[in-house]
Amino acid sequence: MGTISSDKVPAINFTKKDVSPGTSTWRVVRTKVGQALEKYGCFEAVFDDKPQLHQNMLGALEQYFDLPREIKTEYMSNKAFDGYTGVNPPMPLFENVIIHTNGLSLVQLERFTNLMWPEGNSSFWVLSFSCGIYNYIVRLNKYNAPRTKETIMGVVPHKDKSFVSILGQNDVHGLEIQTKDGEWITMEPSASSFVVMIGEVFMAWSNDRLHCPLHRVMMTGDEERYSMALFSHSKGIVETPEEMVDEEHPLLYKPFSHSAYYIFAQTKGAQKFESQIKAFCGV
Ligand SMILES: O=C(O)CCC(=O)C(=O)O
Ligand SMILES: [Fe+2]
Repeated sequence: MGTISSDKVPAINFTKKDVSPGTSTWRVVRTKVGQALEKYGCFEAVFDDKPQLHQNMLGALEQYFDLPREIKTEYMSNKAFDGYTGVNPPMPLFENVIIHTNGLSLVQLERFTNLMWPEGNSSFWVLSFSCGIYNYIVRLNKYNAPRTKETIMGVVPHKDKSFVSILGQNDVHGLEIQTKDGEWITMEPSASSFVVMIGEVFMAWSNDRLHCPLHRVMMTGDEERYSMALFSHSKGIVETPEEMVDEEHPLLYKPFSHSAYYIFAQTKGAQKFESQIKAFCGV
């Protein structure tokens, strides 16, 4: 299963009010973010002033997963990575729903909320708005407690197909990221933090200057884990800027469409490649 490292992913504080662009605090934070993304491909964004946001988010997650199965299955899809997936054999603890919001409308999210709660659910709706859902795919995850002494794989190792992923979770840890040396670091974010992680598309945009970490969820103990992921997806063509290319860093990726890559990555043929993004648009 790989060695566990005692290394820690940086925790960067965004609580200060003056993190607006151009200020000295912003420059310090920007440097820390850049270094963390180059080395680990992720960091813990600390917001000491956002406990209520977290509380609302977790409340909405629990409300959703507590719905009867027959209600949750109303939002199923025949496409991969879309809708409610129920529990599947390779990941017996894991249950999740994926909601795609397309471009300028919140129609899908509204459809989802109305289907799950025909009488309305303002806390779910407000939560989604406060996350700025416009160009995002939202995934709500529940991991049942293994209730055994062993550690059980909650989610298999994978790299996100997003530009950036933002993850919020309850206080049951389990997310692990792989370092460039192949060791696993357990993320232990505080109750009001979010984990910000690079997806393969941002890595390609940066000409591999930013690391895209392989990550997984490992579950132990008697408590359920809830998490919510917000994946940003670029609507247009992704093209590495000239500034990222020089003699030491020759161009690695051709311009590509993020949505076409997302579709490619779900095909059976794509699964056989070690790096799907390189197979899709590598130079
Ligand atoms: O539950 C987590 O923290 C990880 C979820 C995840 O990796 C994903 O939804 O892509
Ligand atoms: Fe992920």
